[in-house]
Amino acid sequence: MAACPHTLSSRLLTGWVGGCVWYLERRTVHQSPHTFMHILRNVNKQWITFQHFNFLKRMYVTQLNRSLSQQVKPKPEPVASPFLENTSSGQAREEVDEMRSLSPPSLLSSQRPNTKELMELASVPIVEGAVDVGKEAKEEKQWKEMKIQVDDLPGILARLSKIKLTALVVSTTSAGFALAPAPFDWPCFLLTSLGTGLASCAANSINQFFEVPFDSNMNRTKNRPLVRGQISPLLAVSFATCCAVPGVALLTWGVNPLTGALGIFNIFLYTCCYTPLKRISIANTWVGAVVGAIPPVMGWTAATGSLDAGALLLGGILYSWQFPHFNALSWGLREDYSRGGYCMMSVTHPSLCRRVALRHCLALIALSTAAPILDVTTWAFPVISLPINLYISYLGLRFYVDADRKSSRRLFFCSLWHLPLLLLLLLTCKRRPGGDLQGAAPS
Ligand code: HEM
Ligand SMILES: CC(C)=CCC/C(C)=C/CC/C(C)=C/COP(=O)(O)OP(=O)(O)O
Repeated sequence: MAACPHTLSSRLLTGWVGGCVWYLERRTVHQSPHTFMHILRNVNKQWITFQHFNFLKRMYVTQLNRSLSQQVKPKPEPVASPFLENTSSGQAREEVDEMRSLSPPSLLSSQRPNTKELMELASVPIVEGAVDVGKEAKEEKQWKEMKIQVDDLPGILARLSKIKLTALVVSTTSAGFALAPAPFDWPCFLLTSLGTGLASCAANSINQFFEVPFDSNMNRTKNRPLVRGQISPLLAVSFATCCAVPGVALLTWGVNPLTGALGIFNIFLYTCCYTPLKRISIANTWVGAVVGAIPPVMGWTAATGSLDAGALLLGGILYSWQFPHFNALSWGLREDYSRGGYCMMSVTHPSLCRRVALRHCLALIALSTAAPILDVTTWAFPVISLPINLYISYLGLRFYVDADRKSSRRLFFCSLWHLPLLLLLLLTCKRRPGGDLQGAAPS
């Protein structure tokens, strides 16, 4: 029966190794018989077969990798991305290549054993298990899976869910619930907040699952759990499913079907519309602003069961707030976003980016003034909210005029406290159900 190519090649390789040993023996025979006898005695004791040589090579690589990973203490920031791992394995590959060049010196053509001798050597039976390989060494040969430390899992899942963003999203939902003209129902409030938070965690996890190849190219996102391989895609998607299903179920059956429908629609809008659109058109920011505007509307519908003018006003405030928030942020990330291959206004339409941010800062003043007109708040609200709305508009103007890193960062960080404060003022000036004023100036 013809030998399979694998057997043939391993026999030839064995023959080649045997040939080298043969060459060494011949050379030492002529040079120093005593040394030769010593080597011969040793060589006989540990006849190095092809397997042993190969096993030693693998052991060496494993040891090398282990020593490499032991030497490199992962820093919290920045941590090697898979590409760096490839480089280190590339280094390992270099070492192996070098190690391969340490194999017995190449034979001079004149002394190379002739084919007959190689075939004779090839016929030497390969002794399986010539070396006693301990259990531990056997395990060394297996590739090691990246094991998640259970204590790290909460932090990893928090980063996967963009927990700070989710926290502010849930606070806008709570504000919508509290602002709605309906009696405050605590169980319903808690179910709405929990359901929205779970839906947001699911949406952000799926968003990161889709964006791994692009996030790995951006400094801001290259240390995310999926990019760093801290968590498997399967676990990330399973986590997203375990958040989405109970989240939407809580909103639909624990609160009302309208709120549940808004929740699942928002997950779809964020993961299947906004996320792919980021790489296609600058319109992604307008779609993303709708995604961010829906959570407070969900809070309102959870409390009232209906979608009315007040809900749309609140959604409008969140919609406008996101333009200074994101356009300012993205200004400082233009190189990063272009490296990631995203279509962002700050990269392709810089003047539009600044203009839209300023326009929506001013829109916040208009929307705040509309609140008492739509009976959402008292007339105290547009007055007491004017200072913070004027301040964010001033920063928006600075960003429009200066168009530099400093003005963009000031506007972004202002947006992070402006929204919670504006929501607080909305609550303090809420108009009570039945029309009587709460927090109104004394008549
Ligand atoms: C068009 C919509 C939005 C876009 C494009 C956007 C984009 C971003 C980006 C890129 C960051 C930086 C995250 C990072 O450092 O990796 C960020 C931070 C943040 N965003 Fe937004 N965002 C939007 C809407 C919202 C909404 C609706 C909220 C909450 C209501 C929000 C809350 C936050 C918070 C709290 C941070 C700071 C916390 C953090 O650094 O993760 N954002 N946003
Ligand atoms: C109920 C429910 C589903 C709520 C979802 C609310 C939510 C996740 C809003 C985020 C809005 C948004 C566009 C964020 C930026 O994402 P990005 O992908 O541009 O951010 P990145 O670049 O940091 O990944």
